[in-house]
Amino acid sequence: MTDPRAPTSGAPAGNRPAGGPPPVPDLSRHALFLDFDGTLVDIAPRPDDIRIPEILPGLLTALDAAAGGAIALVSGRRLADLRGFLPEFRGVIVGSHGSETWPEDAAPAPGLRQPDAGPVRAALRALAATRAAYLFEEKPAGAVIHFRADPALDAEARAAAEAVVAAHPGFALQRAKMAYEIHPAGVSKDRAVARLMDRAPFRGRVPVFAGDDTTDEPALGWVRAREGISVHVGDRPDTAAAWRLDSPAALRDWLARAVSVEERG
Ligand SMILES: O=P(O)(O)OC[C@H]1O[C@H](O[C@H]2O[C@H](CO)[C@@H](O)[C@H](O)[C@H]2O)[C@H](O)[C@@H](O)[C@@H]1O
Repeated sequence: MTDPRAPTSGAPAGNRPAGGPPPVPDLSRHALFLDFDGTLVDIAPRPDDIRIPEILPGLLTALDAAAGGAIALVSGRRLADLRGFLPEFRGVIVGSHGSETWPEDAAPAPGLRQPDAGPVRAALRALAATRAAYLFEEKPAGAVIHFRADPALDAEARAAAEAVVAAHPGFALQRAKMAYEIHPAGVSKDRAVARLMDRAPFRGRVPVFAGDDTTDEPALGWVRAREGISVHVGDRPDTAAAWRLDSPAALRDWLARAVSVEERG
């Protein structure tokens, strides 16, 4: 029988995800970095509409225990929201694409500037007020304009967000699923993962990153370059990930297999 924890160095060549499932992580030697929306939970019409699958809190707790705490949620969401969705989770949480971390000292980013986001928020809030289909989301260090209710607003939202960033040095534009987000320049998930990998309990482990969105691509590329397990959740053809799973449900099943392999020893 094939070892379900096959070595990760056999990542498929090229820049396309493989058709097959990724190797199951060995929780005694891998470190897990997991995106949230579209990866652990299904995408919903609005940010507040998501549903936490019943299995998820217990699964994350089991992964945390088996991986010796080497597990982090790495999300664009506000830290406070993530803690509210998953109050039992005891691993590290990176929120707002790396602007916020819990515990606070888990991945310090010395020198990272967080300029006053007030004017940026005001500009995106004003844009949101122009159409009922827009949804404004405030972040501690920035803001998001959502247009999922009317995808035809993509070009308009993008042009407006680009103009806001051009007028406010120190900020960067991030495309997300049916949304544009403005956050401090220098913030990204790959940097957050790299900082965590320098510290216990992550240091010395092989990184695993799973994500679905453009915001996850730099971290997927970072992990792939280090011969970790990089998993795209969904059907993007242009991902940097080496492996692919179809859906958050498939990702949760894959993670559950890692726990059961660990339990069987
Ligand atoms: O990094 P993630 O955990 O994937 O978070 C990315 C953004 O997720 C949220 O927006 C996305 O999910 C919503 C709920 O499914 C959906 O309605 C929206 O269209 C998506 O863009 C969240 O609201 C953002 O703040 C996150 O940055």
